[in-house]
Amino acid sequence: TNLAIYWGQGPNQQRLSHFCQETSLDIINLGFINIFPNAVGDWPGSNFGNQCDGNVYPNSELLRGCHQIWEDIPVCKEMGKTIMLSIGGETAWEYLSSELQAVWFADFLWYSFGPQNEAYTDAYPRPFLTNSVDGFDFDIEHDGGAFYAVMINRLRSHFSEYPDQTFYISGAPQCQIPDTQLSNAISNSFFDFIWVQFYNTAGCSARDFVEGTGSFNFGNWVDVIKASSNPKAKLFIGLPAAEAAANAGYYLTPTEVAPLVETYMELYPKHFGGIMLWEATYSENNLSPDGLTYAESMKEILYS
Ligand SMILES: CNC(=O)NC(=N)Nc1ccccc1
Repeated sequence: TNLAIYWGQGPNQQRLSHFCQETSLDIINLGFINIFPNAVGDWPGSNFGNQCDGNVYPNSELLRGCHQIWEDIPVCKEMGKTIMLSIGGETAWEYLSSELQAVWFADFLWYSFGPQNEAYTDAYPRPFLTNSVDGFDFDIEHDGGAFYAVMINRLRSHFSEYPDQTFYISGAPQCQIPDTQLSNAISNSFFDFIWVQFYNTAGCSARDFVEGTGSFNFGNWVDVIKASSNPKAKLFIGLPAAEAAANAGYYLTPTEVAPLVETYMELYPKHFGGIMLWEATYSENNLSPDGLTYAESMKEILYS
């Protein structure tokens, strides 16, 4: 099973390669492409917190000086990490208002952040230079809906142009079913990983499991996946990596997480994909009594 973690929005965060040294991390979601194109031909915007040098491409909010990221992606790949580019995020200015816009956005992301293709280098920027991400994550927290399936299917058609390489699509729905933002996409396009945010939403959270309310709904999410375009998608338990990483009351200590993970890993061995954490810097600063980061504590639980 895998441990996925978000990086890019942490307070005073360290650069990506710092986290790629941590052997407990398998998948790293770079957050975020947080501004969506207003129309076909318009460029999206990005934000990676304290990283990059503040410069953007002309007439856009797309960062162009992310030297730490373009220097560090090769280090992370060398360490065997899967690097996903995350679209959306909590503060994103996001909406897709047409199929054409969804196709344009997918093409822009592919030619700008996917495998370098000489035929497109003058039409599209390369914010991470020649580095290619391993896939795209959808952290759509509002204004979701029909066109995400179009966008993801377009990305998948680009993936198929590189049959000898593997690219992934993932999503981070809230735990309430159906998730307003992503349920349409999950039904109508192929996801490899779904990491449900089992926090910040009462009535279905990991906290509900600990309290014994019976409303923690991992099992129902397995049913959603079985009815989706990819019935074999891997389902991850999304958790806050520290008290301050989520709204009050949703953080679980490693001692509280262990029985939850053991229960659902055994109940759903085919669908249980692992744990997702929000987010890397909070995990880093949240050490257990024996000095493990929260992510390391989670990895120990996954392999216990
Ligand atoms: C996968 N995306 C998130 O986990 N976003 C997230 N945690 N946003 C947030 C919401 C409320 C308080 C802090 C962070």
